[in-house]
Amino acid sequence: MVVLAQGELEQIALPAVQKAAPPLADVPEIDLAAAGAGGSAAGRAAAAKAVAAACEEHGFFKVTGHGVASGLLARVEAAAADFFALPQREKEAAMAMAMAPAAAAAGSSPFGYASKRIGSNGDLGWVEYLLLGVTAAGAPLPVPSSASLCAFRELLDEYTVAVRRMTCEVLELMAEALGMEKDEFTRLVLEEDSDSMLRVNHYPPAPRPELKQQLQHGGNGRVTGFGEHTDPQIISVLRSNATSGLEIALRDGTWVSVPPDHTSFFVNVGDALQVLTNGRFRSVRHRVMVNSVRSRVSVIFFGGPAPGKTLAPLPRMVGEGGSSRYREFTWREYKASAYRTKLAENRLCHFETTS
Ligand SMILES: O=C(O)CCC(=O)C(=O)O
Ligand SMILES: [Fe+2]
Repeated sequence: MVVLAQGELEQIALPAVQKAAPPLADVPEIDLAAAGAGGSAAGRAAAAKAVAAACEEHGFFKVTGHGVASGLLARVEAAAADFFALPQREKEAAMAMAMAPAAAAAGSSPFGYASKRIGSNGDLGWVEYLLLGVTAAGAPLPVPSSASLCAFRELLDEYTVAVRRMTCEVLELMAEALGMEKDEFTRLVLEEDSDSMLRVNHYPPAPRPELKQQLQHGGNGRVTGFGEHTDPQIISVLRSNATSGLEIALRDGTWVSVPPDHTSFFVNVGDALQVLTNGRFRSVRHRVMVNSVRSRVSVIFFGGPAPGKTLAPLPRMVGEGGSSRYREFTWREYKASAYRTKLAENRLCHFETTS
């Protein structure tokens, strides 16, 4: 259960001026089946073009025809709900499931179970979550202690392998659309020490007495589950249950809500991909607002490069005589910088070239 202490509600309530976001009417949709081996060359070219257009306009799109079994999605959703229904103490014990022992002892790992606190810079949300590191083979690390957690981890392993495969298909389409080698992006995510992760989020229904209290104090009854941010990695691939909540910011800063679709995946372009494409693909600003009636469960695979990987706009994206919008940096450097800032900050501005 997420329980708020005094004063915390003010921090996660949206200012009254922020009205409910209208739904995004035309979420770009990519049918991976039509783009895959079974489809035609024309179908693939059209899908690649549509992916590039969506990445340029929104940095966001929906994937259908993804090939991940619906039974697996349903099992993960049910197991996540079971996990979050456990007593608080047992969920906290799941730390052992997610953290390397040395990091756990030092209290320095971002991995594990957390409630309300997102990162270590004071960001709060009406959410509890499990954040797991993922190996190149696809498995969340390391081995948990109890039998039921072990089964949950094994299921998440299976899910990660399937979603990672699909993520690579999407990354190949992106590379093709930009006229690059097919594996330009996938090789970053598939490297032995790729810094990929899996996050399982649970947003319980917004607490009615608190909402009422907030409305009495001039609020608009809207509570933040996960505050606005861009994802730092290359790509994020999200699947949620049928509860709404996800919102994205359009180019002009307007917030729109994304109608939920539990049969599909949603893809976010991350900061690292914005850099690699020299800003052509847009890292999408997004957030989750809490539904007051139904709980939302989402699972997100984040595909990231290896810590020592040097990132900079790819030469093809800069072009002859063109200028690079970002300086060169390592993924380790970027993460260290991003983790020092609040969620909502523009983390990429520290890496922009000044010219
Ligand atoms: O839970 C969601 O639907 C999205 C959460 C999110 O943006 C994140 O975990 O980075
Ligand atoms: Fe995110």
